[in-house]
Amino acid sequence: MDYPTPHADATPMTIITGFLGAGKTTLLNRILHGEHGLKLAVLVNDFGSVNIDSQLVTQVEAGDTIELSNGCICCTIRDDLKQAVLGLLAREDPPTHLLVETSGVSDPLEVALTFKYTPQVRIDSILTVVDAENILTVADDHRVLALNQIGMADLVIINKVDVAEADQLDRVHHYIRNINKKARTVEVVQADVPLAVLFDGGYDPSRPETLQPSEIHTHEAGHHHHDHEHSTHATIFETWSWRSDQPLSLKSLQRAIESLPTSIYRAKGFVYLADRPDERALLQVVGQRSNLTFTGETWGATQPYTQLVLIGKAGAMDTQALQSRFESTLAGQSSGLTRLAETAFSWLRRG
Ligand SMILES: Nc1nc2c(ncn2[C@@H]2O[C@H](COP(=O)(O)OP(=O)(O)OP(=O)(O)O)[C@@H](O)[C@H]2O)c(=O)[nH]1
Repeated sequence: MDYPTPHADATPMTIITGFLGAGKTTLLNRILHGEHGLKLAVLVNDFGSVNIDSQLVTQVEAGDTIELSNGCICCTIRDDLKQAVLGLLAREDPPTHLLVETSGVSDPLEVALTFKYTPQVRIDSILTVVDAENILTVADDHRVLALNQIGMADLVIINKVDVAEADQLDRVHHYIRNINKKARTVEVVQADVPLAVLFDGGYDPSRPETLQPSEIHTHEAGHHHHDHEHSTHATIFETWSWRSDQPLSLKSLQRAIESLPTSIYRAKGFVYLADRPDERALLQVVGQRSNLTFTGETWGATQPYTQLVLIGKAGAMDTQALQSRFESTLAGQSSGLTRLAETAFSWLRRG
């Protein structure tokens, strides 16, 4: 099939992909802080109804970060992505480079193919962030997704090498090589990749023709959207979110997170803690690791709140049990808590 050739002045797009919690937002923020000399616009997709990632992305300029929520840009809200990009390019002062952070369950091939008939856009490269500590488990559980994310990469960023043993790293390299022999690889901590390595293109527009589209379903717990285009699916994810305006107790929250079932792959969000009520805390749960950090940001005029998003295996999310679990973390009236001195807490899940 013939496709329109991108215009000579087509705007380059970098697609950042990788499984849940691999370090995509960390990479995005690194790029945004770097000396890139580009007028960037950023499109951030979280497939739950609450977009935590877009709140964690450093604003480039007001209006230059667009959130795409409540679906996955590789399937259910594919058209939203295209419309958002066309809207950005139609601006009087359009961006010179587009950065797309896909959700952790997206298939990057589908995202790239969305722009096949959009000659104003040229895919510059697909960057796949791999969590060196967890990728082999992900690959066992979500084989097709891992294959598609790594198989489409121009550059595989092997992140979190600080928490991976040397033999684990060898196995990760071997795994990646078996899927994608052409991609460059780089080992990093905190997604610290030199910008020159990130922005030198590499995407081969004819490559998608040789690959099979993935068959991935995603849906929000309670709203089963089975409207994916290619429906012999391999993997199903669900999301669930919880919000409260009441302060939580750190100890109870820690207990609730430590014992989360292993079918919950990812949790993240903002936390209002009774132990330090004036500052916003950020909770990140990836694999077995959980971190809660105070970034020094006060609530200001905002009514403090906790907003958590969980992503897990479809059908294995007992939303009522989760609701009770998180309600049990509310600090209550007479918790007698003292103000915390530390600003960062880490713990391991037991599952
Ligand atoms: N130990 C360690 N942790 C890291 C590294 N890079 C990122 N993290 C942590 O991993 C967690 C997830 O990072 P994110 O950048 O939010 O990952 P993501 O891929 O955007 O996550 P999703 O959008 O949910 O798919 C955060 O707690 C990060 O601080 C690293 O190199 N080493």
